[in-house]
Amino acid sequence: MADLEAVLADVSYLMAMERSKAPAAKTIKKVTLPDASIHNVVHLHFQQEGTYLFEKIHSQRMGAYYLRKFVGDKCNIYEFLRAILMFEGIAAHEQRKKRAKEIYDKFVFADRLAMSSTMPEEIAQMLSDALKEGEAPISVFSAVKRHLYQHLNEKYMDGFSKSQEYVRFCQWKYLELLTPDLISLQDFSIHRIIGRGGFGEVYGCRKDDSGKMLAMKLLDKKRIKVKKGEYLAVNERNMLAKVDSPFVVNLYYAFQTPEKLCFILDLMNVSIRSTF
Ligand SMILES: Nc1ncnc2c1ncn2[C@@H]1O[C@H](COP(=O)(O)OP(=O)(O)OP(=O)(O)O)[C@@H](O)[C@H]1O
Repeated sequence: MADLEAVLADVSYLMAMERSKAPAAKTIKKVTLPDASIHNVVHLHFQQEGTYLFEKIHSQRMGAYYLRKFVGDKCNIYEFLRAILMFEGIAAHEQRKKRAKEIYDKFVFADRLAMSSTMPEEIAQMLSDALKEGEAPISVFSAVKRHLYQHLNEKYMDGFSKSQEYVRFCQWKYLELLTPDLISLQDFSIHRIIGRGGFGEVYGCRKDDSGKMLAMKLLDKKRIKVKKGEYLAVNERNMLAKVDSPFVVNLYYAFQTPEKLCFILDLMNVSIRSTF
């Protein structure tokens, strides 16, 4: 009986894979953005919440995207901040030590030598002392980061509030505020299990509106709690959201149910997975 169920699951999975290739299945649901004037309402909302700050907007994926577009690639302070944010995602201690030193040399040391640093000397000195001790905890750049955020706030947030990038960000934000559960399990047909990990299972699934086959990784909240894996789970989500590489699966959605954390990822086939 169990064999029969496994065969049926395989057949339905293969049929779904086939259907997803058919052009008819690719009827993508269109999202209609609200009128651009809505940005006044969203801006008021941020002001009332006290969240119209570089740090708060940048911590949202869309916010980071539009702020980056607005600031451009030539701002050294922003480049410094981004290097720190990437550094904070490095789990291996030795690798963090090496990267912290590189960041210090590139963004702090040269400016200090040339006496052209805008960073208060006590913050730069604290950082230099911490790195000399050979320690590079994730928090080693905390004070620097606060200083950079303040600087970026003063330099850009006024201009950003009047930009096209901000208008577009507010249109997306409005949609998000209006429909907090923009995506849920109901949007997918779940097929067979394709793998098991430490905190849960990975399924092949099909997004109903587009017909695209994807992988659904479901992490069990109870198992995460028992194994004290909260940090790992959040880190995995944040890292996957940041990484943009042909060698790492894309994270399309991350949401939760009362029992599960759910990641929707590129579906890798076995031959590709075993190549790396
Ligand atoms: N995107 C994917 N496409 C296809 N199969 C996948 C995908 N992600 C994971 N799998 C399969 O599921 C198995 C478990 O994956 P998972 O990422 O959960 O492993 P893990 O990192 O060991 O687990 P955990 O993150 O829960 O500790 C993998 O070995 C692989 O066979």
